[in-house]
Amino acid sequence: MNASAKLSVQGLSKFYDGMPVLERVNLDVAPGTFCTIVGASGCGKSTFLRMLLSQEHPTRGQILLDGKPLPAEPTPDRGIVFQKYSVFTHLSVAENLVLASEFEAAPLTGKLFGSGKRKALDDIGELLERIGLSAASDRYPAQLSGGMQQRLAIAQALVKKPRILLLDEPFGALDPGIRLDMHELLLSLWNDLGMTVFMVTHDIHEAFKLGTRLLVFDKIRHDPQAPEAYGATITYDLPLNKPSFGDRDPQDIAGAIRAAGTPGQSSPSPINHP
Ligand SMILES: Nc1ncnc2c1ncn2[C@@H]1O[C@H](COP(=O)(O)OP(=O)(O)OP(=O)(O)O)[C@@H](O)[C@H]1O
Repeated sequence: MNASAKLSVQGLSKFYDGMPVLERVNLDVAPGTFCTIVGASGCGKSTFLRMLLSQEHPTRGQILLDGKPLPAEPTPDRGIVFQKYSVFTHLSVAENLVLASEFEAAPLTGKLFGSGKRKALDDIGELLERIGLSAASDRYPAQLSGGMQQRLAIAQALVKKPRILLLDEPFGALDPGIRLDMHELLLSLWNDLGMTVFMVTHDIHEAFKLGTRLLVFDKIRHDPQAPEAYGATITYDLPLNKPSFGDRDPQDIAGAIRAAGTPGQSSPSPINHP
């Protein structure tokens, strides 16, 4: 099992062109937590994930990984999966998965040969088996179904055994039946590998089903005359494995979140803001 990571977000704000997208985000996440993230379109959920990956950087505040500032660049201990299949179309399934090892071993050419290549292919055998793509290892992405392509994308994110897995609406483009299979796969990978997961979704049922902690992003302050004046923050932070939530219908809780309008006024337990 990988050692998963403790993450601490402190006073984080992100501005684009002087306009706030996220404001004063504070969060402590214990190792191995599965955080699901929901919120209105455009409220900064993907931006938040990109900052956890170090693809973007906070305008203010900081992110600590195991007590140390997050590295300034993406590192192999953080893997990401996007909604659109982010696999290389000119490479086979197996080649997509050995690519990371190739660039690590041969940064200039990105190619391994002979015994080095054979070892890299051996190394990905178990992962291919795990995601159910062993029989398709020589196929190219265009020859795979959408679900298979997304399984490949997940495997690609896992190949370097990350301690943090970032998922940006990973199942948004898949049919409902395929989504259920993907839920099972993701939960079993999370159980086995013990990663800390952050997953953005627009599907509240998915958020409740998969997460051990639900984070709702929204704006606390609204100015109808200047809708861009304020950024979003975490307005609800719900533990999902508490018995008090376990017997409640996700739809009820989702309704309560929507009905709250101004977060902090009604159940379920809003977080306290300074
Ligand atoms: N690189 C960028 N430059 C300027 N503005 C950006 C950039 N990236 C994102 N934004 C803006 O930041 C805001 C938040 O975008 P983001 O994609 O994080 O939202 P989101 O909550 O993930 O949205 P959705 O649910 O629709 O995917 C949007 O207004 C977007 O236009």
